[in-house]
Amino acid sequence: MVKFLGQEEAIKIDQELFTEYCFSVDQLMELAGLSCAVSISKSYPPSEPNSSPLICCGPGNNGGDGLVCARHLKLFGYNPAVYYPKPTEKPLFHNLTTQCKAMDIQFIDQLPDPQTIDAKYSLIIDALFGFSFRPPARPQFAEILNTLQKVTIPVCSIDIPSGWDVEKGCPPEGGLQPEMLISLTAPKKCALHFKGKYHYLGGRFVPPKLEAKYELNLPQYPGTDVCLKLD
Ligand SMILES: NC(=O)C1=CN([C@@H]2O[C@H](COP(=O)(O)OP(=O)(O)OC[C@H]3O[C@@H](n4cnc5c(N)ncnc54)[C@H](O)[C@@H]3O)[C@@H](O)[C@H]2O)[C@H](O)CC1
Ligand SMILES: [K+]
Repeated sequence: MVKFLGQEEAIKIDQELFTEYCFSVDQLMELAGLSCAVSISKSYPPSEPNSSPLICCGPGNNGGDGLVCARHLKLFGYNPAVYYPKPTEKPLFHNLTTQCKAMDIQFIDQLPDPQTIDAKYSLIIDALFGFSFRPPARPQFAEILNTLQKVTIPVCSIDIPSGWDVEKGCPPEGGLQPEMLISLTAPKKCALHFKGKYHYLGGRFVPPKLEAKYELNLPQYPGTDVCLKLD
């Protein structure tokens, strides 16, 4: 069975990709975001009427995956919008934002109320927090998570359902219950508590020696696919 990673181990593997293997964040984020867009297109095809996902992006690299995903979804024929309440100053994030805006992806300044979200959008893509998150969410994001918990359209979480403890899962007081989860590199322990319909693995960039060192036991991706549906 594929290994479910603890928080420290996920961070360590990430660091090793950058230090030992000399990947840049841009490279891995592009592959991660592309695999998310492809996974989403398999579960929620763009031909479905009103294919307007709202991508909610957080302040770290999980948010960056969301911006990359938004750009690819636009190329796949969706009409995505982005909510990015705490944009990061770094050039990478500035560039990703510019690319999205240059492709006429709408950025919204305010998160609408749950009823309006349900009426305007077909899917929430949760790119708020990934494996570096430590609960509880600080007030600005606690409010955003609270709104997203009340929507009835499906939620697709990138890497971690935001607000969840990376290892223990949904907080006891309640949290997002995504219909879809896309685990990147390898699933984290919280994914054992995922009860939604679609669990995908993406981020097909792990060098075999690194996979062996951490005994990730990754399933075989079919052919040249960038993502894989887990059982
Ligand atoms: N190796 C890979 O698999 C890759 C994964 N990628 C994606 O990167 C995220 C992890 O990114 P990181 O920047 O380390 O952290 P997060 O996005 O999870 O969030 C950090 C961000 O959040 C703030 N924060 C933390 N806790 C809280 C809190 N309780 N309340 C509010 N804010 C909080 C913190 O201050 C930071 O600003 C991984 O999951 C993947 O999605 C890469 O794209 C490629 C390589
Ligand atoms: K997330």
